[in-house]
Amino acid sequence: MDLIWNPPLHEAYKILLSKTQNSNEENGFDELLAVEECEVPVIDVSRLEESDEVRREECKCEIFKACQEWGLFQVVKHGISNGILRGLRVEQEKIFKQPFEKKSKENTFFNFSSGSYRWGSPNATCIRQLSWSEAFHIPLTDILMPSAGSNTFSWRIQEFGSQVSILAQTLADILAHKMGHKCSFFEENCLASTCYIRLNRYPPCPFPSQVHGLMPHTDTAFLTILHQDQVRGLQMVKDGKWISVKPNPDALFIIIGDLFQAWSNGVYKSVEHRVVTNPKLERFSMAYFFCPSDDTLIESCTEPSLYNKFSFGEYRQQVRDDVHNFGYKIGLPNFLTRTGTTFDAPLQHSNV
Ligand SMILES: C=C1C[C@]23C[C@@]1(O)CC[C@H]2[C@@]12CC[C@H](O)[C@@](C)(C(=O)O1)[C@H]2[C@@H]3C(=O)O
Ligand SMILES: O=C(O)CCC(=O)C(=O)O
Ligand SMILES: [Fe+2]
Repeated sequence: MDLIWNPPLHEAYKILLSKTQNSNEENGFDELLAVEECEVPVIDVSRLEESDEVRREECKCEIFKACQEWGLFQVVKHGISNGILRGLRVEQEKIFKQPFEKKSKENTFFNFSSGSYRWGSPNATCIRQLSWSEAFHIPLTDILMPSAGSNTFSWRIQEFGSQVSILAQTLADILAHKMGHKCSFFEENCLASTCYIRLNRYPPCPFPSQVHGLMPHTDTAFLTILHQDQVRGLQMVKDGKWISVKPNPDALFIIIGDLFQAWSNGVYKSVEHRVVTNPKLERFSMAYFFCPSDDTLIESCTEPSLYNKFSFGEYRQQVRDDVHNFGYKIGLPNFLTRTGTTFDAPLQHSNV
């Protein structure tokens, strides 16, 4: 029996799950859990504040290298206090543990815009496209508006948002400089009002080897700053193989997204990742997506370009259309130029 706060995932996935169990078609899915664990690069970003230029440069080089070779790494001594992270985590749990009926009712929950509360994969066509999770995907404008009210949750999320946005700007500027660009692009285009915070909850799942917590995807933004609790679940593709990312609640995980891969002309890797479920434990994570405004034009900073230019709005619309039509996001491969199509580097993996 589902608890009243859980979304009706069993009910929604009944048909797809029974098809699979009867046909035995997806038994090879055990590979979801039998994945080697690995510690992704750990970068101490407090060095960026030091007066010693050599130490600052050493840190920047590590960031540059991690974005090219991994696309996912962790930063420690990031300056965001445990109090802020723990405080938001407590509020996060409280809002998820409201009745499902209340969470899914439009426009009543903290005045979030419609569509902020999401659960499962409404457009899934096969078991691999299922996600055993629920999320609040919140435009920061919803939180910054006076109508957001002054409750502990809004207050905590504002605190988190304002601190991580400084880290996001700093990292983005370093990555731009490393590509030879001393520009104010990020400062001008990625504003507090254009970014998003996503709160994720993964309820325990009775079929952990069959169903994803969050299906394989790349993030859309320039970069994501992720905080996850101590429960394992995040996995990423490294050298063509899935590996499990060791959790570290003291760290923030940085994930390079599609916009940085396009902007850097394939130098920075928008890494494919997924979340697997746990049969007993629930898991929480929170992500800050560093995004520009919808009219911002994304073009490669070097030639010949692997990708056609696009506005962020166009890109997001394409993602929405693909998810609606196919059940999964295609992402950057939709925007490859002729040069990009013949480019022999590992580009995006398909979700299915
Ligand atoms: C069904 C999907 C929605 C999503 C793209 C995906 O194929 C799988 C993950 C989802 C996600 C998670 C991170 C970001 O919030 C997001 C915008 C993204 O790039 O991948 C969403 C996509 C979405 O909500 O449209
Ligand atoms: O929960 C996690 O660890 C990852 C979440 C994620 O990939 C996302 O929200 O885009
Ligand atoms: Fe993600």
